[in-house]
Amino acid sequence: MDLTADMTNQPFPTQLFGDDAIDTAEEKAKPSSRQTVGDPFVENPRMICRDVYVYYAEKCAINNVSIDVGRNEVLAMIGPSGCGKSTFLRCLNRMNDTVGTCRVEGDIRLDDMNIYDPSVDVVPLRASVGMVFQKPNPFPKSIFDNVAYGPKIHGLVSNKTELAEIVETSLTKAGLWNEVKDRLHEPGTGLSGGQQQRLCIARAIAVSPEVILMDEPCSALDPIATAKVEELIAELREQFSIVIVTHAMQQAARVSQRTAYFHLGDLIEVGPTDRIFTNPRHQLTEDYITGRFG
Ligand SMILES: Nc1ncnc2c1ncn2[C@@H]1O[C@H](COP(=O)(O)OP(=O)(O)OP(=O)(O)O)[C@@H](O)[C@H]1O
Repeated sequence: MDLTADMTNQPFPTQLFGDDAIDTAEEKAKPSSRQTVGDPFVENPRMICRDVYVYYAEKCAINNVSIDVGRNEVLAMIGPSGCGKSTFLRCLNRMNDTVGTCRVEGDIRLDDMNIYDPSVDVVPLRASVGMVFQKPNPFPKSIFDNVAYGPKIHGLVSNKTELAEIVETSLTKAGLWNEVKDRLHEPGTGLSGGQQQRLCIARAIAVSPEVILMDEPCSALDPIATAKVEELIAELREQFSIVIVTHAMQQAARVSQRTAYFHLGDLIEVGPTDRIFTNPRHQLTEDYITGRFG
C-alpha cells in the first residue's frame, strides 16, 4: 500500500486495508474493556514502563500503563486529543517534573536504571532520552552553537576540533549538513521551519542519546518538510530508539514498527503497526483508525 501520497491527517481510508482488512469476523475486545490488548513487551527492551499512573492534582491522566520501548524501533503513540499521549511521552525523560501538579507513579527504567530514583540527575537523563517538540525551538544562537551547546555542557568534548566534528556529524545525521555548512554562524532561527526542526533533531543527536522522544514533530511543517523528517526518522532508527506521538495516522503507519493506541488515559492496544492498521483487536482502536471518533 502506498502511504506516501497522503501527508494529511486523515483517518485511515478503509480501501487502503486491502483484502485482509479489518477482520470483522474476529471478535473484538468490547469498547468497555480497558485491559491492554496485544503484547506491549519486547525482547531486550531499551526502556521498560510498568504500572505507570500519572496525575495532574487529583485528575488521573495515565491509568496503569505498562509498555516497553525496543531498541532500534520507532514506537508510535496515537489516540484522540486528551487521551494522554504527550503526558506519557513526557514521563519517559521526566519532563513532567516541570509541572507542579503532576505526580508520576510506577516504574520506568532506562537500561535497568529507575529514572525516577531520587539519585538520578535529570540533566544527563534528558541527554540520554532527548526530546523534539511540536514547534521547532532552536536557541537564539548560531546554527553551530545550537548543536555545540549540549556536547559542551555535558563535557563530551575536550577541544575545538572534537566539537567541530560532533557538530558536523550531528548535522549530517540530521540530513542538514549540506544545506547549512556554508552558513554555520548564521542564526538557527533564520532557517525554514523544516530545517529548524532538523536542527533540533541534530541538537538532540549531538549529546549521544539512546532514545529520542518526538511530540508531533511534523505538525508545524509543510508536506515536503514532513517527508524529509519522516525519512530522517527511518534513518535514525538504525542508531536510536524513537517514540513518536502523532495525530496523523498515515504518519504512524509510514514511520513506525509498533503502534500504541491510547484512550482516556488507558493503553488500549499495542502491536505491530501493520496489524494495528489492518486488523485491530479492540473495538476502540478500530473506531479511531476508521475515523468514527477522534
Ligand atoms: N499541565 C496540565 N495540567 C493539568 N492537566 C493537564 C496538563 N497537561 C495535560 N493535562 C490533562 O491531561 C490529559 C491528557 O493530556 P495530554 O496532553 O497528555 O493528551 P494528548 O493525548 O497528548 O492530547 P493532544 O493530542 O490534544 O495533545 C488531558 O485531560 C489534559 O487536559
